[in-house]
Amino acid sequence: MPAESSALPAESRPVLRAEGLVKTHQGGEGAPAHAVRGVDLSVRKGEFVAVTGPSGAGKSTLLHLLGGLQRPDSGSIWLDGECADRWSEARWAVERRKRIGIVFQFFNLVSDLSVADNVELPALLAGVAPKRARTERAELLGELGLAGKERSLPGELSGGEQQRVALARALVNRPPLLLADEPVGSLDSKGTREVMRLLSRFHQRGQAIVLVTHDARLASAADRVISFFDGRIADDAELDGGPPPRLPGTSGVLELRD
Ligand SMILES: Nc1ncnc2c1ncn2[C@@H]1O[C@H](COP(=O)(O)OP(=O)(O)OP(=O)(O)O)[C@@H](O)[C@H]1O
Repeated sequence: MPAESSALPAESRPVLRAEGLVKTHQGGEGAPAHAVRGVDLSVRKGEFVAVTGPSGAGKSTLLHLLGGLQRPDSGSIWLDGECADRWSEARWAVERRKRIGIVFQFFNLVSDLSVADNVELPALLAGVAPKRARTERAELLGELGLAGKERSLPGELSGGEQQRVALARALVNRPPLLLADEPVGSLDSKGTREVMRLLSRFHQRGQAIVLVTHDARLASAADRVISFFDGRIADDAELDGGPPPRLPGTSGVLELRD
């Protein structure tokens, strides 16, 4: 069993720690893809980390490993000091509901469930009483500007609205960590700004976020930017809270900070 970090006091324990993560995809006919080639990473409570890099660099694979959606070939993951190496799929599913919210590029909402049911589902699966799940859902949808859309089906909403529902679903159990894989990749610029503002707002309230994006401009909303290249961390830089970078070819900036 790898060394425990739970010996640290709870307040200084990272919300997520990974050590020596390696993952090779055995593609059908092609050569194996060495997607993640040895990654050490620690995310502090409340920290907003962006992971950027070119297509195929291994960003999504890394996020899937961190959320237990794929298993590493080697390496270890700790959530709040607890080693996940020996967790079964079922245990990962239970722990994800409590500890990790996940949003993807294409929302992954259940198309024949209403907005309200989509958001309440993870709370009910986590054993939250129906009344409390309804209250949490109502609060989050109100906060995300979706009050009045409870009875709608996902297909009746805009892309930005669907992504906000996906965010509400990811956050309904108030997990300490949100993993977001290109959450604005399919949105127009208005939807992108909406979702990024919400991420910034949740971050300001203490939510740790790991945001995968190939867009360096979006990464400027984070505290820290990891550049991922060829399955490895090529650079890991704290941002100092300065202004976000200018959009190339314009005089303006993309204003993601509230
Ligand atoms: N399920 C899979 N089976 C086989 N190969 C895979 C699988 N998933 C990813 N790969 C390969 O692993 C490598 C890393 O892919 P990954 O999706 O993690 O990169 P990425 O940085 O997220 O790319 P993008 O920005 O295009 O989404 C690529 O070579 C990809 O083709």
